[in-house]
Parts: sequence; C-alpha cells; structure tokens
Amino acid sequence: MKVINDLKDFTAGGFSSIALGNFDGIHLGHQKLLKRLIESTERYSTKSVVFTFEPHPSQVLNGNDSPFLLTPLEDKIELISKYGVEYLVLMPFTDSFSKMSPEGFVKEILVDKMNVKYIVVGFNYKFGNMASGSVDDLSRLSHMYNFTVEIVPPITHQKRVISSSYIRELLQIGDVKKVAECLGRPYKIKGEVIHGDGRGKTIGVPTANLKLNHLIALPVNGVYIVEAILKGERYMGVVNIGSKPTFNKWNPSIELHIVDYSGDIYNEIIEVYFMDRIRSIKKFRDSTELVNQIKQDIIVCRKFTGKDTGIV
Ligand SMILES: Cc1cc2nc3c(=O)[nH]c(=O)nc-3n(C[C@H](O)[C@H](O)[C@H](O)COP(=O)(O)O)c2cc1C
Ligand SMILES: Nc1ncnc2c1ncn2[C@@H]1O[C@H](COP(=O)(O)OP(=O)(O)OP(=O)(O)O)[C@@H](O)[C@H]1O
Repeated sequence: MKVINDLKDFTAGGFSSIALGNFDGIHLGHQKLLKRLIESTERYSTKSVVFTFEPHPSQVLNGNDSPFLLTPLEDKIELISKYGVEYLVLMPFTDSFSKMSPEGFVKEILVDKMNVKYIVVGFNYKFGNMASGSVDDLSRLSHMYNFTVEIVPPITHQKRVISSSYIRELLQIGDVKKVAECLGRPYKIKGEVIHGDGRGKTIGVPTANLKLNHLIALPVNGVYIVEAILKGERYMGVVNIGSKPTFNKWNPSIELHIVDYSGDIYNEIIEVYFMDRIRSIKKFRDSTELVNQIKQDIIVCRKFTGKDTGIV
C-alpha cells in the first residue's frame, strides 16, 4: 500500500474508488466500507483509495479538547493495508483545508486530482466546511461529475450504531468486551517498559510499568485481564490502570503483571490486548491483603484463558 501525504504523489492513472472518513479504530463500520471499496475495484476497473485526514480533524479543530484516539497512525496504516487497499491518502488537515466547501472538495480534490469513479461512505458521513455536506449532497454531486456513490447503512452492535465516539464511551466505562465486539478484535495499547517504584518485586508480584502514547485512549481505571505480546511471544496477564491507593500513590500509571513469567524486560515494547475487566481499584489495609486480591485476580485470569481471543 502506498501512503501519500501530498496529492502530487498520487499517480494512480485511470479511475479511482475512494472510501472517505476518519477511520479511527477501524471498527466494524469502517471494515464494511473497506470491503465494499475493494469489491468495487473489479466492477469499475479502479484503484482502491482510502482518503483520510492526518492529524485527526478534531485535533486541529478542538486542540487540547480533542478526544483520545483509538489507533495510532502506524496501526491504522497496518489495519487498512490488510484489506488490500492500494493507496492511503493522509491529507494534512490544515485550517485552510477545513474551510473548503463540500462542492469544492468533491470537484477540486476527488474529481480533478483523483479521477473518482466510485465513492463509498457511511450513512452519516459529513464533509466540507463546518461538516456542512451530507450524503445527499454527495449523491447530487455524483450526477454532476459522473461517479457512483454507495452509502453503507448503519452497522450496529446490540442496537447501537458503532462509531469511534461510541467505542470511546465504552472504554470510559471499562466495557472492553463490548469494545472488542465493535472492533472485531480486542482493544490494544502499546508501550515501553519503564522503571516504577520497584515495590512489585518486594511484594511478590513484579509488574512492568508501561510508558504510553498520551494521545491514545485508555480504558477507565481498574483491573483487567489482558493478553500481552512480548518479544513475539504471547502471555496472559493482569493490568492495573490508575493509582495505588494502598500505598497512597495517586499518580496514574499502567502496570502489567505477566502471569508465569520472570525476567528483565526494562525498555522492551509490550502490546497489551484487553480481554475483560475484573474489578475497580481498592485501598487495602496492607500489602498482604492487596497481594491476596491480586492472586484472586490471577485465578480469574487463568480461568479466562483457553478461549479463542481473536487476536490477528
Ligand atoms: C493486577 C493488579 C491489581 C492491582 N490492584 C491494586 C489495588 O486494587 N489497589 C492498589 O492500591 N494497588 C493495586 N495494584 C498496584 C500495586 O499496588 C502495585 O503493583 C505495586 O505497588 C507495585 O508498584 P511499583 O511497580 O510502582 O513498584 C495492582 C496491581 C496489579 C498488577
Ligand atoms: N456503524 C457504521 N455503519 C456504517 N458506516 C459507518 C459506521 N461508522 C462509520 N461509518 C462510515 O465510515 C466512514 C468513516 O467514519 P468516521 O471515522 O469518519 O466516523 P465514525 O466511525 O462514525 O466516528 P465518529 O464517532 O468520530 O463520528 C464514514 O463514511 C462513516 O459514515
């Protein structure tokens, strides 16, 4: 897959099939669009293109108030390329770009620069300045400029329309199981192992403290069952996201205890896949009570394994 930041580098020749949107998370709704995109290329003899913005428009429009992301760019690229997409356009979402009218975007970018023949979008797609363009506008413009528009009806999970924002809401209540159902895979975060207070080893539960990308959404504070990928190997583990009230440590951290593992893993990169939430963080009377609880957490974690986790 060719990743392009500047349309000058777009040299597809012939016609294009284009999927439009932000694609944060590559959830089941996005996946449906990607499948339809690939299917269209045979019908229309086109090149497949995913057209998205980088950075995410909300980061430009809302600055520090923009939501945390579900997928870092490198994961988004990897997930999209798995569908066999030929071009991924990461259009810089500048202030001036955000002021383009819906008509201007379609004519100047999609028609003139990309020779569009087919567009696939979801039912609620909005585009152009102030998100003023709708799928009806896109249909109207398709007659004017002679391309086909396919509008994908809502993809739902338990009667809720799946969207990146809905998945962020689920993370905020810790429902990582439902998140996995909406993504078609478990939610993943990735980080480098850094030094903690070194208390874990002394209480018999060594933990890897992870340094994370601060733009990426985390599940709400609590204790989770996870699968961890370390040096290409897969392990089960338990993760604590949040503070350590038992020791009066209130700064947030994320700590992973890998079950049945010992060894020095400082500076290693670990991928963590969230399978289920076990409980909230509690203040225990002392470290013995805490360790007893963590042992229980590990039992719950062990019971969970043996299942097909869906990690690809
Ligand atoms: C599975 C798991 C559950 C945890 N649950 C709690 C908890 O409920 N309350 C708490 O104060 N600390 C909890 N912790 C955090 C421990 O206090 C922490 O791992 C220990 O203090 C070591 O911290 P350090 O790596 O910074 O030295 C938990 C840790 C793990 C791995
Ligand atoms: N559940 C869904 N069903 C059908 N189409 C969808 C669904 N979710 C997103 N799409 C479509 O996929 C494309 C990319 O979606 P986009 O990432 O922009 O929005 P989103 O996933 O709905 O997230 P947000 O919550 O940020 O609006 C758009 O064309 C959108 O309409």
